[in-house]
Amino acid sequence: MDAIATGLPFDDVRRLVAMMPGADLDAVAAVRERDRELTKPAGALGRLEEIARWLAAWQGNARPAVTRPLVCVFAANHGVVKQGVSPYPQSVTRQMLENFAAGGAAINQICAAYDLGFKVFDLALDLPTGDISEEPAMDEKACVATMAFGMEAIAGGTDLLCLGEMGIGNTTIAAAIYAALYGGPVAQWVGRGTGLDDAGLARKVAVVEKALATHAGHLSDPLEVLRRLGGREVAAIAGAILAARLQRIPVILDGYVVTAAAAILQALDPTALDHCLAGHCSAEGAHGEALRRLGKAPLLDLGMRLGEGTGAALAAGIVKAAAACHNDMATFAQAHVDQAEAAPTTAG
Ligand SMILES: O=C(O)c1ccc[n+]([C@@H]2O[C@H](COP(=O)([O-])O)[C@@H](O)[C@H]2O)c1
Ligand SMILES: Cc1cc2nc[nH]c2cc1C
Repeated sequence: MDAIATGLPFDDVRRLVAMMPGADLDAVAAVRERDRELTKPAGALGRLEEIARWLAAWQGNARPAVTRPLVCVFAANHGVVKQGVSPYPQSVTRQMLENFAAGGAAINQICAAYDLGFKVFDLALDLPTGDISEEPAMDEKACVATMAFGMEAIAGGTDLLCLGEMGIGNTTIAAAIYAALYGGPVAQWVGRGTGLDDAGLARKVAVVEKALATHAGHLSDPLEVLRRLGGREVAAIAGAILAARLQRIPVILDGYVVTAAAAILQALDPTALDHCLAGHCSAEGAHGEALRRLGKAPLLDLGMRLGEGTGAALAAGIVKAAAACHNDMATFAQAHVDQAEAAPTTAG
C-alpha cells in the first residue's frame, strides 16, 4: 500500500485519517421517513431503529443491507509474555489458530449460528514483538506495514465488519495503551485477562508501570503509543477500522483488546469511530470505562471475556435483525393496518 512506500509512514496514516468521510445524512433522513411507515408504534423497535439509521449513515445507503457480514480475527504474539503476565503459554496463540481452522472455537459456532463470514489473519506469530516493558513493540515502518495489512480485511468485500483478535499476553498490551492514553493509576486499567491469580495480577500491574516508565516522554502521540506499547493485532485492527471508514463499511468492535486499537484512532481524531458500534462490554474490568471514554454504549453485556470477536459476532446477529426489520417489514398501507389517530410521539 502507498503508506509503506513513503519515507514518513505515520504522516501517511494521518493523511488517511484526514480523508475519512462523514455520515450520509440524506440516507439517515430516508430511514427515518420509512420507519414512520412500518407496522409498529413509533419508536417501538428502540435501539434497532437507531442501528438501522447507523447502517444507513455509514453505508451511505437509504436502504441499508447486511448481506455479507464478516468477522476478521487478527492474531499476534507479544514479547512481554516472558514477564509472566498470562497464565497461558505463548504456544496457545498458534494452537487456537489451528482450532479456528478446524472449526472448534467459540467464534466458529457463533459465525455458523448467525451466518457470518470468517477470516483469520496470522501476523508473524513466530516473531513476537519487542517486550514493551524494555523496548518498543515495533519500529514505525513495521507498525504502518501492519496497519496496511489490516486494511486487507475488507479486500474481499463486506457490508458489516466485525473485528476480533487472538494473542496470548495482549490484555497487558491493551492495559498499557489505555493507561498511556487516559492516565490514572495503572491498576485501574489492568485486569486478570485469561485468569491471573492475585500474584500474577500484581506482577502485570508492575510490568505495565515499567512499560510506561520505559517509554515516558514519547507517549503524547497516539501512533507512538501504538508502535511502542501495542502489538501487531492491535495495529492491524486500527488499520482495518480506518480502511472500513474510507470504504463506508460499518464496524462492530469486540472486547477489551479490540477497543484499545479503536482508542488509538479516536485519540487521533475524535470522530474516527463514528462508524463503529460497541458489540459488547467485556468482563475484563476496565472495558466498561474504556467504552465510556469512547462514548460508546455496548449492545450486549453477557459477562463474556473471550475475545476472538465473539462479542462483536453476537452483536452482528442483532444488527442483521435490525436491517431485516427496516427493509422487510410491511408498511401500514401494505398491510392495511390502521395508523394512530393522534400524531404519535417518536422517540429517537
Ligand atoms: O476481548 C476481551 O475482552 C478479552 C478479555 C480477556 C482475554 N481475552 C483474550 O485472551 C487472550 C489474552 O489474555 P492474556 O491473559 O493472555 O493477556 C487473547 O487471546 C484475548 O483474545 C480477551
Ligand atoms: C484457550 C484460549 C482461547 C482463547 N480465545 C481467545 N483467547 C484465548 C485464550 C485461551 C487461553
